[in-house]
Amino acid sequence: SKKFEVSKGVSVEELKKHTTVDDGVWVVIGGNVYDLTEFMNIHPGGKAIILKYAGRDATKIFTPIHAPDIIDKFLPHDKHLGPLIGQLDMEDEEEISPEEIERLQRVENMPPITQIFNVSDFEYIAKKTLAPNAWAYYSSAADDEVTLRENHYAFHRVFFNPRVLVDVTEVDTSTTMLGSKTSVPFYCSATALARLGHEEGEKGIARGCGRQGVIQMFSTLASYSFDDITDAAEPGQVQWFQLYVNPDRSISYNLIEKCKLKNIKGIFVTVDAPVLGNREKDKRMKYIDDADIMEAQKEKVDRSQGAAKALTSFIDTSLTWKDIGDFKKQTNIPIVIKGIQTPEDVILAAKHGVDAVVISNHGGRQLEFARSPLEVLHDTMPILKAHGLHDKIEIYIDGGVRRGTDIIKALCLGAKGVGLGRAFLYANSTYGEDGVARLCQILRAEIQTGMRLLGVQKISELGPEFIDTRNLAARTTTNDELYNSVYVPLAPPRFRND
Ligand SMILES: Cc1cc2c(cc1C)[n+](S(=O)(=O)[O-])c1c(=O)[nH]c(=O)nc-1n2C[C@H](O)[C@H](O)[C@H](O)COP(=O)(O)O
Repeated sequence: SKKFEVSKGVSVEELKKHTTVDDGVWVVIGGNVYDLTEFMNIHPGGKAIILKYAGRDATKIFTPIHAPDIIDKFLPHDKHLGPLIGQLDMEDEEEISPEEIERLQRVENMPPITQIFNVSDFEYIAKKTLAPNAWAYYSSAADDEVTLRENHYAFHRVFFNPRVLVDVTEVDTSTTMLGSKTSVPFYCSATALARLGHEEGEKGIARGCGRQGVIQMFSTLASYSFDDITDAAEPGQVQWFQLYVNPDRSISYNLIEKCKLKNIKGIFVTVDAPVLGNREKDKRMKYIDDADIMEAQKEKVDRSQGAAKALTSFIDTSLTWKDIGDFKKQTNIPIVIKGIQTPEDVILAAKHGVDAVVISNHGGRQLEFARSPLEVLHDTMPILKAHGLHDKIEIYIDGGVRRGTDIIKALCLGAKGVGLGRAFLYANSTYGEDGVARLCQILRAEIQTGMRLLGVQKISELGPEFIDTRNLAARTTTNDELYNSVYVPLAPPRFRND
């Protein structure tokens, strides 16, 4: 086969000739020149950002967002044009805007971590210090974000029936999840692009979770490679892998083989995102400069298809229950379906011999007006019992969890464990692995206090008798000022002279 010879390199003046679709779009990343003319049509981040850096060095914007091996994995080798010969002059460096200077000053003056008492504190600081594109990507959810808020408010419609005169000197928050012992009944759920918020990304989350004995699930779309993230874990630390099934099944089967090699203790197949949800805060951020740049390139900004179409280059929209059986044949690692949203599909999962499900709506980022996982869990358990399947399958939920008492409520309703997504991103983005460790400490302490005041010594004692769910489906809810104070409503379109 033709051996691809890396060229001697590309001169600066040759590079400068390739800044449009017609002449070819060449970009410098990490000192090497790449021809992205074709790739930019399927780039999940849209075309404009690539065009913006045509003929320039994109290393600074590229590095926080992409796993180091992503170019080798996804860009055909004939588009690797070799090293840049010579220096690009400084004028190419983006001047820093006044907003960016203000943001960096806030980063400088962040409160000490000892001032962080709850998840909303992390969220508040993240909102003030994250780069706008990172905040938009992490905080956004689908359409009007009703499901995002509902996920959280559902917990506020469930109250406790505490028992007293129980000896609660000792409380034990440990449990097992997918057969792995864990010191707490919660885990870090898979989220993409953690490096957008902190240079150490998913590696920092792995280290922070490791320090606290908390299980980390990491995403197919993580910003570091599979090996980087598993190597960042301590020996014996439990990690789970979240699989987006690729239209090219061999890619997914190879990832399952990697899970075996790296002693992964759970494979979570995400099924609620066959296409991308409509995340307008994120889109508005991505497309702010799209319009300007694409106009300059006289190209229509294809808002509707760009990211969704590109994302399906990673995700198979044709996935069905039959495929789940195929994955189960390939490995003994527990297979979990993440993104189940009705009791009927929980029953189907149990009948397909799946080890566990996560009742989840992707943190409200996918189908708007999907019900809160807490409500679906409440409806599911009696049906599962009626089918005699409740001890055949473990049920997890995630979405909107901000307190240890939220976790206790889910356990009372029969959940085996509870996942958090944004909380870990905000903790990692603000204080790195120390933030992640602090988050785990805070939630653990809140669970211990909750159990003591509920009159419970062990996780296994929690049951529906400890909670009042009469108001759960009412969907009128208490107002959570702390949550509201951090919540950022959808921004209207910006006038050019705003
Ligand atoms: C916040 C967030 C969530 C993502 C996430 C990225 C972000 C920024 N991403 S996403 O790029 O596809 O949207 C993933 C992902 O890679 N895979 C996945 O299974 N879930 C993904 N989720 C969903 C996550 O695993 C939980 O289901 C969700 O975050 C739980 O809600 P809370 O954020 O309220 O805890």
